[in-house]
Amino acid sequence: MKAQAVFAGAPQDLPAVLVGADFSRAGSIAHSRYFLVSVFVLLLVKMQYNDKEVVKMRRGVMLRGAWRIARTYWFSEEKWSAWLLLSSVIVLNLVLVYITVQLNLWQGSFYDAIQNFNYAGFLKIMEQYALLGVLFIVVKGYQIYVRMLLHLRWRRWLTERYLSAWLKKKSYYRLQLMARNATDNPDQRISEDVELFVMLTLRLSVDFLQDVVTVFSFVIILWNLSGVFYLPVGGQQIPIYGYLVWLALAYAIVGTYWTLKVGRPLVRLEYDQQRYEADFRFSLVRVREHAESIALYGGENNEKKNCMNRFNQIVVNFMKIIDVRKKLMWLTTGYSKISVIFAALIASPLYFRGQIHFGQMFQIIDAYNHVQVGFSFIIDSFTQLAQWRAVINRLNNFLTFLEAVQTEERSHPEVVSRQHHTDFGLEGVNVFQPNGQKLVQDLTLKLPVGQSLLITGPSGCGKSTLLRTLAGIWPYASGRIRLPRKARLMFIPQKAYMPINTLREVLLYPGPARSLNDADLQAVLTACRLSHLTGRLDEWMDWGQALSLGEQQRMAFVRALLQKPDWLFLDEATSALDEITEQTVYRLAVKALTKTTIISVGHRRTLVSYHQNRLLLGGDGSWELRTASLRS
Ligand SMILES: Nc1ncnc2c1ncn2[C@@H]1O[C@H](COP(=O)(O)OP(=O)(O)OP(=O)(O)O)[C@@H](O)[C@H]1O
Repeated sequence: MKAQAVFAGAPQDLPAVLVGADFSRAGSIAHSRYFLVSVFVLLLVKMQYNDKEVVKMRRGVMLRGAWRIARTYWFSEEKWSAWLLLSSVIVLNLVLVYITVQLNLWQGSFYDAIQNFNYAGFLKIMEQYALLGVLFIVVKGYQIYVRMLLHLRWRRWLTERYLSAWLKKKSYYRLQLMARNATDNPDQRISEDVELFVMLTLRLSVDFLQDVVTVFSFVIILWNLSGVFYLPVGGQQIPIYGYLVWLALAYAIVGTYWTLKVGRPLVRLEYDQQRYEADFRFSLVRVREHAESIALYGGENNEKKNCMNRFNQIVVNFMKIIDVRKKLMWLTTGYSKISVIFAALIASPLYFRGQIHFGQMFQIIDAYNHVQVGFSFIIDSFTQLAQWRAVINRLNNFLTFLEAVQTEERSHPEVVSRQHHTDFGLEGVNVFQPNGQKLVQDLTLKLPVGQSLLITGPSGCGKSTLLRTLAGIWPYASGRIRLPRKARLMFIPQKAYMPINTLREVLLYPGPARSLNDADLQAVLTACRLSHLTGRLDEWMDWGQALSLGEQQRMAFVRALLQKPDWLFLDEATSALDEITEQTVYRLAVKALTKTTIISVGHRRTLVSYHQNRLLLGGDGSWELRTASLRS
């Protein structure tokens, strides 16, 4: 009973299993262990290299990219908790593998007790099972908990990092201008891609490690149970060590080869599916965003056609996925069903020769099953590698572009600078379109505090773009703009942003400059002809949808009157108002904001009377500064 002897000396705990405590049977078996490791590693590497779909990005580049995204967290202020959680997950994973191995050993004793009618032994091993079962459940619960905690904390940290980088220095706006094609859907990157990166990184490192350790542990159990198989060849008995392992590996390699061959198209198809789903979602969001215009144009049919075109891409691609999955299902189901028979078949010579017990026979089938399952997890990792690579690519591109726009700003420090002057001055300012076409050439002017300015000119001549340049968000400009250092600036566009919030918060956006009571807010609302809103301060809604454009423009004036900036820039901020209301709000602004210098952009002649200076832009770069007649 050679195999029994082997089993009697078989390792009782995981480390022993892993170091192969019972390999002393054959002098050269220590080498076989290394050989086994090498075969396994070679197999993995080869599978990885063979899959051209998976490995398009060079491995070094991919790993460096992953490290660039990951390292910030692992060396951040949260590093201690992160490493502690990671070590806990790894330890708990190893404990789970250890319990699974013990359960395999338990199976042997269980079937032996049944076969030998050993009731006392049977009851004893039932106790062992209860103990192992409880231990497994408790450890599994904690393992899932700690792993998910690590996942969540890492994701939260990364999301905050990407969100801060995106919102820093107006990058969200400039990114749109400068890298529109390269970084589409930043929302997808910050929500989906960050989540995918964390999930896949943990899957491909921590879980992968667990799968590999599981496969190794059970390969070693199989080796221990194999004993020596003597193959009769030409009247001679050739000894084969660990023959169960070789057969299990051969079976796994054949299965792996076919799974990869049949499943390979899934890599590209799943990747495309994700993209098509995002496109479809985006087209629906656009309908929601532009609901009013589409309704007024009656563009429902066009929108339906557009949305359905995108959805059809999903359908066509999904049909291909179904087809591949069907074939894969046949293959994997057949493969796993046959594996039980196969395991029993290859173990049977040992059993019928009396080399192993009944219980050991089941142990072999169980170990064999674990090797197959472990292998299939490892195979899964290869398809996930492609997804991981795509996510790393997208997140790194996003980071690179964010860094580029932020550095770009630093490379033109002379465009907008805050100085100790009280005046506002422009020296040799040039403003361009993104295609390089000049809108304003060599603009030089000085505006003392309190001297209002109106910028006018034909449509498309660059008035709003000049204002964007003054606000420091337009990157296509050169020259020198001096702004008073401590002055508070406020820019109001034609359609002011109305966050979805209570009316009070909307009025105080982007933050309360001073503490204001309801009476103050109501007084300013009434002065701006919005008395019908005074009782709705705590109402929460999408005010951008609920209010007319004219009402929104008056709301923007309320904001300015409440916040009392030193410099107020108005870009066609009264374009939707009738002349009487325009007069009311401008007069109010001039009267209430005595320390505020107003710079407006507009077409209306009526605006001239509220400004002391007028800048006329020609659209071809030319400009002219005039003094306007002021009306009180
Ligand atoms: N983000 C952008 N990308 C490409 N071109 C732009 C962009 N923003 C502005 N432009 C172009 O720059 C030019 C000036 O635009 P701008 O909005 O400053 O004109 P404007 O004088 O304010 O026009 P209007 O009086 O019609 O509001 C236009 O030809 C416009 O197409």
